[in-house]
Amino acid sequence: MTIPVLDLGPLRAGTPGALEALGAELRHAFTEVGFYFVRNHGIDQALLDATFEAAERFHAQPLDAKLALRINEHNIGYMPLRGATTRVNAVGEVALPNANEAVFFKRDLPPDHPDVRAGLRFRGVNQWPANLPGFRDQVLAACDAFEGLALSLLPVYARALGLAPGYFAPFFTDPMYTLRMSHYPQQEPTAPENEFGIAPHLDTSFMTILAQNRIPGLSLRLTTGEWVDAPAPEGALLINGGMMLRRWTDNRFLATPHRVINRSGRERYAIPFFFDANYTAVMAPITADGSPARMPAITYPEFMTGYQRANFHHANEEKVELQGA
Ligand SMILES: O=C(O)CCC(=O)C(=O)O
Ligand SMILES: [Fe+2]
Repeated sequence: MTIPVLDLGPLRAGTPGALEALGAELRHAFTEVGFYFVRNHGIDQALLDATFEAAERFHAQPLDAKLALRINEHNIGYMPLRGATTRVNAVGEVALPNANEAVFFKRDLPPDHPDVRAGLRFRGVNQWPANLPGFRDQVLAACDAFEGLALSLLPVYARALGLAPGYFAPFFTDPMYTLRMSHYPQQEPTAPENEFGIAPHLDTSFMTILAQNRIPGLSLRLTTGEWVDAPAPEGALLINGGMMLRRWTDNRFLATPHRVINRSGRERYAIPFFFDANYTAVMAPITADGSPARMPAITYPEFMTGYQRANFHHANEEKVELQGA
């Protein structure tokens, strides 16, 4: 198995035919693998390096400073090491609490934003560390860069589904996103088999863009059931789709289970960016032939709050933890 590599250079240069070619490649990626790399994506390596450095600085703080930012109902803030268990994970095994700590940021809304004032869930203000100069600016710069890349890919997603290039644009005028900075300490060689850096799961997102550092550990489960390690090629970003993409495409595009095990003997950091449509966007599954969908239309907050309940109650549904949000 090779994870497809999409070269965005021609698209960015406006080369005729580039969008069509990439659309076909993306369609293949999402019907066969569920993950793809992008290269020539336009995000500066220096910006990624500085963002990793910021993630290391964040996690190097004393625990008290991090716990002051404890994750809240908006899924913003700090989640301690082993603070989340994937109760019943995507492959039906019961795992130990995840061996990572993470901090989550969303679009940096001002306190007087109408959605913040209205107390809308997932529309809270960010929780920033008090004593890390430059940290906030670095996170905001990374969010802007990832958001720009994600938006630039929407026409490719549309063409991959046989839709007009501008199809998705109205759904993404003020998109939801979450930047996660994860720290995976070394797992002991003696740690039990069912301890993971992050247990097998599906992302909830429409699109996840993953900047990895050079420490391996991520693997994905192919449709054959086989787990394969994801390489971390220099300069490439890894992109996958989550449950929102799968649902919106009427199950035509894959949401592929993945997991992290860090037995590298080194500290591992990862910075996934979870990207979704506008808070109010109504996403009706897009069927192949335009026929009515089997699943109802849904919004981001309905999906994020509803599926956990559904998973809790219905034993036969796919069970996954809230990831990234
Ligand atoms: O650390 C990684 O490489 C992937 C992390 C991940 O799958 C997630 O945070 O959802
Ligand atoms: Fe994930």
